[in-house]
Amino acid sequence: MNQPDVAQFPQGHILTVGSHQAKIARYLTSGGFAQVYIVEISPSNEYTGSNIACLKRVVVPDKIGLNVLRAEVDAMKLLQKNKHVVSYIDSHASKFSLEKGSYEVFMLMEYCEHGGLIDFLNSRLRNRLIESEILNIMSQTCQGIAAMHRLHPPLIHRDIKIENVLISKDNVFKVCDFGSVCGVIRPPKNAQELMYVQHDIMKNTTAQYRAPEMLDLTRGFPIDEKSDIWALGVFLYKLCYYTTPFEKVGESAILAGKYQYPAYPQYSDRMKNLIRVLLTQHPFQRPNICQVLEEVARMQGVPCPIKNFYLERVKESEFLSPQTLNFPISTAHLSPTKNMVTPVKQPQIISPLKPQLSPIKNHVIPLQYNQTMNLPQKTNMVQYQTIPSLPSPHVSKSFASIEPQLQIPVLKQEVHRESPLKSTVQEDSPLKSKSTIGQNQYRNRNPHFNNNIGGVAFSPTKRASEPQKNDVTTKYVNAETQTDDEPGVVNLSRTNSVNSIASSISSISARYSNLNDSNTGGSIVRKLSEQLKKVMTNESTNISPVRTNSRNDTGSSIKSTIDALRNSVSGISNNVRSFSTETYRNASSASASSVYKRNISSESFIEPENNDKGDRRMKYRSLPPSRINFEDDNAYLPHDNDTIDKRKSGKFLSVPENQTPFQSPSPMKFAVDNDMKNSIQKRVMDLLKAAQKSPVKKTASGYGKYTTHHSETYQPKSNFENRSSYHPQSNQDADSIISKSKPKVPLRRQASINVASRQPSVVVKPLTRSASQSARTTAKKLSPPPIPNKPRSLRPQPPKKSKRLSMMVIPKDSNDNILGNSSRTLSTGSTSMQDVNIDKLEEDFRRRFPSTVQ
Ligand SMILES: Nc1ncnc2c1ncn2[C@@H]1O[C@H](COP(=O)(O)OP(=O)(O)OP(=O)(O)O)[C@@H](O)[C@H]1O
Repeated sequence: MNQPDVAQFPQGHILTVGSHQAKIARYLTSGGFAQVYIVEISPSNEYTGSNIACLKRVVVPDKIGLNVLRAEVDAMKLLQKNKHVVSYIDSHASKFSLEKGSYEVFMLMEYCEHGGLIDFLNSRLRNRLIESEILNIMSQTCQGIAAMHRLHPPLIHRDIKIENVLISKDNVFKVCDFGSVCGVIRPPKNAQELMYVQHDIMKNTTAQYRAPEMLDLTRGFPIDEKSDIWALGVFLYKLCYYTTPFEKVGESAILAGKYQYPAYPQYSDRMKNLIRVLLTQHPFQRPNICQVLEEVARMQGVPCPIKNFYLERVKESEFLSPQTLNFPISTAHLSPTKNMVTPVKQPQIISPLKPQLSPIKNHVIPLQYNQTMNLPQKTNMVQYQTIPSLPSPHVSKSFASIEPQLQIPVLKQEVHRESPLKSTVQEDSPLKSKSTIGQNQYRNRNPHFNNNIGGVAFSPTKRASEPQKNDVTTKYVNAETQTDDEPGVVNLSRTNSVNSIASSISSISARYSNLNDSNTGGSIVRKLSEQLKKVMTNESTNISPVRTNSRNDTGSSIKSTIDALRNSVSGISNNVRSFSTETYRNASSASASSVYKRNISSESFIEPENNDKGDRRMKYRSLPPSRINFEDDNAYLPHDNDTIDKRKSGKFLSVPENQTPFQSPSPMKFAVDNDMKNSIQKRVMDLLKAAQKSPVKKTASGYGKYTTHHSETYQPKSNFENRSSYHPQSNQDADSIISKSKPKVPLRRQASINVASRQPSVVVKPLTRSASQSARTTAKKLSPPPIPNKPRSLRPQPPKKSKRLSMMVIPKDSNDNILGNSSRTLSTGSTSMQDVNIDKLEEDFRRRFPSTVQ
């Protein structure tokens, strides 16, 4: 045993484990960390009714180790009632008398009389499993995993392998060993997080079963349910071929998705295809556990043993909260089952605490935005929730008495590991017991959450030996229940981080505020999160690599927040990472619905059937945060019920006539409005406003004359009231002033005429080449007949070369006035509003309107 050398209990020894008396019947075996005994218990196991149980005895050197085991116990408790999980009976921990500072932990669980799956496989070396046997094992194992994934938040097993499935007396296959369980781990955001997560993965997972996103953390994918799905692919492969697909080449083969099917034994294409789909490189393209079970059931020709809980959640969410379904959706895969989310309640904003100063409670796992890691962003990013670390109300009763506070987990693997099963494997056996598979089992837990759902359906259309990299192009959708998830395209950038954090905080609280610890994974994950948070924030050494917002840090927080908002408004970003519509949408609302939207939409941005993901991402990446291309078919879906119905029926909806697709969040408006106060822009706007108040009578003769038509409707109470020098060219003057401030792309004439002619009001947005193009087109469509050019003498002077404010005016169908429209944003692609040469503009303005400028 990889522990302090502890003598075995003699037969007949009686001990108390929680509320049970356990009498040692016999010593069974030793795992990497535990002595395992068969015991008689009293009272009997309330689930199985049996008085025979398995006792696991582990000695841990310190409280850290104790906490690790506590998490394992808590995970087992949560899964206690599932038939395909080894059921937990009781536990107990006490100080270990033989070694100071160490603890002795006892775990009572259901005894699996028929031993391990690996033993079963080894008993069938010559007579390999047939397909129906494999499907049966696969189905039962998946049911055990489904019990974890269905928790809310889900638990990730992280160490699914042949060795961790046991067989009960009545031949039920059961998942065991919850020592590696964690919540969803979001992609690391800086080097320190990366190192930590990497280390944690090495400790808690088995090399041959590691998913690509575990090996290459810079891919930007979370470690979540889909990582378990990958492991199930390896598991299934091994059930078939008694070896793992990447056994020979190792990591590089995993990362390249390269493997082959042995010629013997022969399995159906459908079986191979199932393996192939599970081993899809892109985690979002992998099926979820419900889909795997559905496919296995179909292959077995039996009804699916579980309900598709992902699907149920979607239905529930749609029923409860149709208004929140404002998410982008791909036209190609419209189906009510497509995007699945967990229903959430209205979020409560959790105040993040400063790690060094605050005890660990009510705060989030570090979400660092001011210290961006220089990691290559190879893939699109998803926005992940951070981790709520709340006090756990469900500490194991026996454990609770010892040490309620979780600590940094100990690395159990520091000791050599010996497989008790090694001897059971025949020499020529291709099977290896756990110690020979290269696993690196430490004990640690990572608490992150995510709600990745959906996946793929199955079709034996592609040989699994083909490289898997392009699997994104082959996606199989089951008409009945298959979901079809896609990676989100939310990239976090520095400038967006404030919003991201806000929405993350909201999403955490939203997601977990309604959790009942007794029936969710919340308790265990919270504990795990505390551990991870402690490690990641380096609390023990008071060198926090992570900056979290804190009440104690309001000054700088507010400043940086405002800076970030400003930057967002102006489109400035030092970070090349993209910012998608989705992030923006979320950032704008910071509400439960935003969380909901994000959860759904993050699944729907990328179309699995085609390869244009990169292009689409690039498109989003090229957009500054304050401007989103709503012409994109997928970028907008209205809220109303009608919309939902249409979505269900497969129709894509464009932006409805009276709805602004998306507007800048109010904080941005606030920042801009403040900046605008007393600025020359404000005055220019006033000019325009006044001009607009004077309805222009457009006659055929009036067009293009720029002569006297304003005078007919001149309003003395306008800003121009006392202006003796006022003349009907005011609009032009205003144009010219504006155009001086945006010399590179002057305000489109058509647009300005629309303003003057009271076309539907407009919003002002930063202009880029493509945007200007589209604005031009739109303006052309909406504008009255073309206007002849102004006489040269009346045209504004060509602007001097300098980078100044550039604007475009696009029609907006609400009744907002261009001047009164509070949602208007003025920004540039390269500089903020403060950069406009106000003095120069003012001087120019004075020169033109001496009577109006004091
Ligand atoms: N409930 C059980 N019923 C029957 N046998 C069991 C049971 N639990 C464990 N065993 C046996 O004991 C062995 C070691 O158990 P387990 O894997 O839980 O210990 P461990 O030290 O945590 O191992 P690991 O190295 O996988 O972490 C298992 O491989 C299995 O053969």
